[in-house]
Amino acid sequence: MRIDAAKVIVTCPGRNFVTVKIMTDQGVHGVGDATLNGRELSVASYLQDHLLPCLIGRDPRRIEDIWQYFYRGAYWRRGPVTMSAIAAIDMALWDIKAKMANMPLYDLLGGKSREGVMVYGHANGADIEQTIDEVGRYISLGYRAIRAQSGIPGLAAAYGVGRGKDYYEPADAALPTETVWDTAKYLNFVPKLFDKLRDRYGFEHHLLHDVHHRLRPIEAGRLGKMLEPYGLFWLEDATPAENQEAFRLIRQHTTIPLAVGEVFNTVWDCKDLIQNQLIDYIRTPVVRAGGITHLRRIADLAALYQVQTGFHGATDLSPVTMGTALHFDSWVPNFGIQEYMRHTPETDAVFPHAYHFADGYLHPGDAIGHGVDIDEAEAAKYPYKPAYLPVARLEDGTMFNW
Ligand SMILES: O=C(O)C(=O)C[C@H](O)[C@H](O)CO
Ligand SMILES: [Mg+2]
Repeated sequence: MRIDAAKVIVTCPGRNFVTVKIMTDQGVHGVGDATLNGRELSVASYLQDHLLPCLIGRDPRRIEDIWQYFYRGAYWRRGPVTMSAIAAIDMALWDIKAKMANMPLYDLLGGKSREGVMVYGHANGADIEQTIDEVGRYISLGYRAIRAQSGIPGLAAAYGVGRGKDYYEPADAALPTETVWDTAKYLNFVPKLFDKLRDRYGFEHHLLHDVHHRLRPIEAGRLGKMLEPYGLFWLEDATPAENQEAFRLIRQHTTIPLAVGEVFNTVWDCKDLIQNQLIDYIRTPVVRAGGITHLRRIADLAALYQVQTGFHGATDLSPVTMGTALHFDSWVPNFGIQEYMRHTPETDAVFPHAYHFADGYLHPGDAIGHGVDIDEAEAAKYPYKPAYLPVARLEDGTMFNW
């Protein structure tokens, strides 16, 4: 069996997606996601110019060898561009292998460990009242877990608060939008939000919150302590994680569960966090961490330390990543939760998929492979459009973390 063609498809049905399609001499094809929000064309080029020419003629069944060939063979290791590109090829190869085995991917991975994948949705509003209403709307839609983000008094824009209700998309401008951040305003405000949410809805539903890398470790410790009475499922990206030791300081001050890792690329980014039990959930998604082949290693390491998975699933993770993640989530023993932001109908039409939402859970469906394809004619209707994530500055103009 050999790979006889492979291509990169860039499409923008409302937002940009980079997809790899690998064709084999047996007529079976596989699809992988390589989208890196705001830096899409760099991964498209890495694939098109450097990886795909080396892929043609190889045996698609040798997934491990192909992974090692691209990881070790580049000499230059890790990083979001490299690992997203490798991930796309890896996802497509697992898709092919599962199709050849005539199995849904979860069966090939070891079979289902659960009946459904609990997901959390995003409720957000311009102020506390709107956010409370939105959480209520998600509850009425059947969600068991909801992330709550709100506009902050005194700040013009806050992370996680979009314009539309269902399709939040931060990469919204051809050049980065500038936003302003103030930590004191945020810290004074967030506990009030969760106090009111618990007051209104009680403790039956899981509530989550994303700090989006905005606090220093001691500030994160303080926020965690202030939020403890509200029993959050997790506090996400409480501080930037380049220095894994930073989480030790947070842990010393609070028992709030900590989630991190949506920007990680390999097991090396979370090795110390996991081995020192400084986190509770690892969020690195299949597209960032070199595909299933490498994500399995991260999940297995995490399992040894009772760290659970909670993969990133914002709209910049394409339906191909979502479908693949759901098969992984269905199998992985140390599953925690899966983030789920719905894609637009245009995106769903470009990526026909077998997964569906019911009663607070996503289900991968029983299609063979990972169950997601790309409709190339639909994709061709939507050419690439430059779009960047915003940047953040402090009130005095200093560059900060968005
Ligand atoms: O979904 C989340 O938790 C995010 O933090 C979303 C990110 O801002 C987004 O995916 C960046 O592209
Ligand atoms: Mg996040």
